[in-house]
Amino acid sequence: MLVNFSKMHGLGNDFMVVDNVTQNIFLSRDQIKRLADRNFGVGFDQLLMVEAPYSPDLDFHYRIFNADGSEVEQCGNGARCFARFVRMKGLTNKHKIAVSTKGGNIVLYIEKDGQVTVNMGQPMLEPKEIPLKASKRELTYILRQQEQTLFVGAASMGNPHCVIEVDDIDTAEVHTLGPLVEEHERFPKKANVGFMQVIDESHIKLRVWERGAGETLACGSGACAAAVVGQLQNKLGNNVKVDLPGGSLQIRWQGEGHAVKMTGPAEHVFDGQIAL
Ligand SMILES: N[C@H](CCC[C@H](N)C(=O)O)C(=O)O
Repeated sequence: MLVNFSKMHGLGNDFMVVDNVTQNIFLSRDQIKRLADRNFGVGFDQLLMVEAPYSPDLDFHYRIFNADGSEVEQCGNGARCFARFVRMKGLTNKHKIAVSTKGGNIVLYIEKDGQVTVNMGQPMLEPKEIPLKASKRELTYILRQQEQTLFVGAASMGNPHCVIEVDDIDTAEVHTLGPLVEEHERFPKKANVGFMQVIDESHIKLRVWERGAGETLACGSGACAAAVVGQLQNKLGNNVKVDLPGGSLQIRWQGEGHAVKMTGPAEHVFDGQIAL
């Protein structure tokens, strides 16, 4: 089976993007893991599959697979690359693109400057929606982690996020605490773990240990979740610059009942073909 793909990234969070509208590709979990391998495969954080829409009011369906082969509900950086990809490949000539994902519907806007704005939908904050084992919704949840007690925020952007505020992200325990919280029993579907340093009410620094991929250079849904948690905790306003190791995103949220908007770049690196 020959697979035509594009290699793309959003602030260094990198993707193999496959047009499954004009191709008919099925990849097993093991094949995805092998393709994700940076030595033996293409190498990526996530595989993005572009599919035909499930209903006439949508333009496409968008499937996301982590490097470990798990299929997930949402990918923010991937959504921006998705928009650039479908235009680049001539699958649409629209500038406003409606897309369904496993985690809900999103709308992609290609801006005049080439950046992409994504309406990520409303954050989900009830424990059962995240999902998070808790008796009721809290601004801060207490997680027992071996000998540590963690005070964390939690939200879903379709995919689950745990947000931990730190004084300095450069010294944050991303690679020790990240995998432990990712697998914490309070998160039945695991979690993406964001380490957030608040600079001021319109500026944070963020590192994310991603579910199924490890630390990435950027996490779009993680930036959205951090901005939401920080605003709910009265530490952030409704328009936040999020500095990630790979670059910056602008996140806007008018509060509960409103969708989260994310704006940032999407880059095409190369096209390829691989025989499986
Ligand atoms: N690791 C995430 C999926 C990719 C999210 C991230 N790359 C983004 O830009 O939102 C999860 O398991 O929910």
